[in-house]
Order: sequence, then C-alpha cells, then structure tokens
Amino acid sequence: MAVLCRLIRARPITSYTVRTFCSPYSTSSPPSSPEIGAISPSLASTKTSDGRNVQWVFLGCPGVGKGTYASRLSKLLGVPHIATGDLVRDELNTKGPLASQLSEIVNQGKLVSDHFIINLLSKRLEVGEAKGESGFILDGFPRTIRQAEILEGVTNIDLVINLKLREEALLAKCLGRRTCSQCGGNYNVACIDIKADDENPAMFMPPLLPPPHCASKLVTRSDDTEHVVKERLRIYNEKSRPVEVFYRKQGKLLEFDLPGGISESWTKLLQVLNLDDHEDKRSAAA
Ligand SMILES: Nc1ncnc2c1ncn2[C@@H]1O[C@H](COP(=O)(O)OP(=O)(O)O)[C@@H](O)[C@H]1O
Repeated sequence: MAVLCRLIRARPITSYTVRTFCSPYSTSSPPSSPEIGAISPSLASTKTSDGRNVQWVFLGCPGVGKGTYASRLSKLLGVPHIATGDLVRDELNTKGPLASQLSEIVNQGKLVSDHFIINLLSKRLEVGEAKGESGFILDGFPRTIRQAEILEGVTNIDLVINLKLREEALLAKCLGRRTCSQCGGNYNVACIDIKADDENPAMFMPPLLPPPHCASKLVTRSDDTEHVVKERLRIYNEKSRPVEVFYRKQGKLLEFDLPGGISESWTKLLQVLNLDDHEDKRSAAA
C-alpha cells in the first residue's frame, strides 16, 4: 500500500501543487476504441500468494449497484471499500476553494479530471495506510483508460468485477436512490418489474425501503435527475467501456449479470467468487 500511495501521488505533479491548483475540469484525451478480448479470471482467493489482502475493482454503469456489493464484500473480506464518488462528495461538502467548480462538473454528469481524482484517491490511501489498512475494493475507479494505466503502473489489481444490468433498469434505479441524511443509510424506492421478451428473461428487483426512523430524513443526490443520469450513462459508454476492454484483455474481468434483487444477486455473486463458504464460516463465528 505504501508504494501505491507514494507512486500514485508522484504521478500527478506534487500533492501541494495538485491540492492547490489542479482543476477538477477534465483534461483527459479521448479513449481508445473497444476491442474484444479474452475473459475468465481465476477466482477468488481472499489473500494473494504473497499474503497481502485482495485488491479488487468494481466497474459498472451508474445505478448498477457497485456501492452495495462492494460494501458487502469489503465487510466480508475485511478490506476497505473506497468509492471515488464518495471522496468527491466529501470534497464538495468541505466547501473548499474548488467546491463550486466541482459541483458544476458533478451536477452536469461529467467526470472530474484524472489528476484531481487521483489526488483524492492518493490522500484517502495515505490516511488508510496510517491506520494500517491493507488491500482494497475500489468502486468508481478507474473510470478512464488513463486512470487504469496509472493504477496499473503502481500496483497489481487481482480481479475486476463488471456488474451488468439492463439499461431500462439503470435509470429507474438511479432515480429511486435515497440516503438518510442522519445515519447515511442507502435505500432505493424503485420497484423494477420487467416482463420477459424474446431475448431477455423477466426481472424483478424489489425496492430497498428505509426503516421508519429514516423515512422522513431521506435525501436524493443532486446528480440523480433524469437528464444528468442519462448524461452519466452516455459518458460511461464513451470513457469507461474501454476500461472494461483494458481489463478483459488482461483476463482479469469477471462479467456479472445481476439476476434480480440484492438477496438473489448477492448469493449468486458469492457463489461465482467461491466465497459462499467464506460467508458461512463468518456468520457461524459471529
Ligand atoms: N474515477 C473518477 N473519475 C472522474 N470522476 C469521478 C470518478 N469517480 C467519481 N467521479 C465524479 O463523481 C461523480 C459521482 O460518482 P459516483 O458516485 O461513482 O457516480 P455513479 O453513480 O455515476 O457511479 C461522478 O459523476 C464524477 O463526476
């Protein structure tokens, strides 16, 4: 982790310069065009052969549920869940000098610059390192080829889980997201009920409703409006699909089609990762 913190920080100028002057406006060049590559990573050990904790990445469109499954896996495996979207929102809440530029970018559904996000991530990793953290599950990073290349240059990613959900469900799920302004709990009021057609099976995802004490304190993210979500989906296709190709070529990409709601999907994800036994042991020990 120390090497990762140092090197990742060394890439985008110095941390002082970045913190003070690095604009969150995007400067990244257009992504390279996608190609078809091999799949099938070797799954899933909870420690690598050199004894360190897992270093995994979650990819997937806005609203697919990266945060939900990354957070559950992080608890199961005892590694931090680092969501760059949360780091950006924390930065916005500090109301620092860049907050208004940042809010403009986020509320238009655009990506912040690679330098800016790498600086935020480096700072988060440094704080974790000081607390003795090891391993990670990254959620929302890398999102551009440049970010993937920088990460590749500084550490080994063991596995990349690409969560997939039908497009018609993604918008509804983003619009249904709610957070409790008091406890920070995440909920979703959307009920996805898609009938089967010639190509796809039916899909049912029940809402994840808040408990009564949160119900009156729910807030919606300012970038979860229909117009902005559609722009985020467009940008995902343009800038982040090539990242899927990048990892597919390395044989690290695990494609995971969500079969339905959280309980069904979580069970299947654990099976695919060979972690169902791991969870049984943990709950037995609890
Ligand atoms: N890796 C990243 N690169 C650039 N911008 C990012 C990155 N991660 C988060 N952001 C910014 O934070 C916003 C919120 O991120 P996130 O919560 O991950 O959104 P989403 O629900 O679209 O996956 C993004 O729309 C973008 O402006």
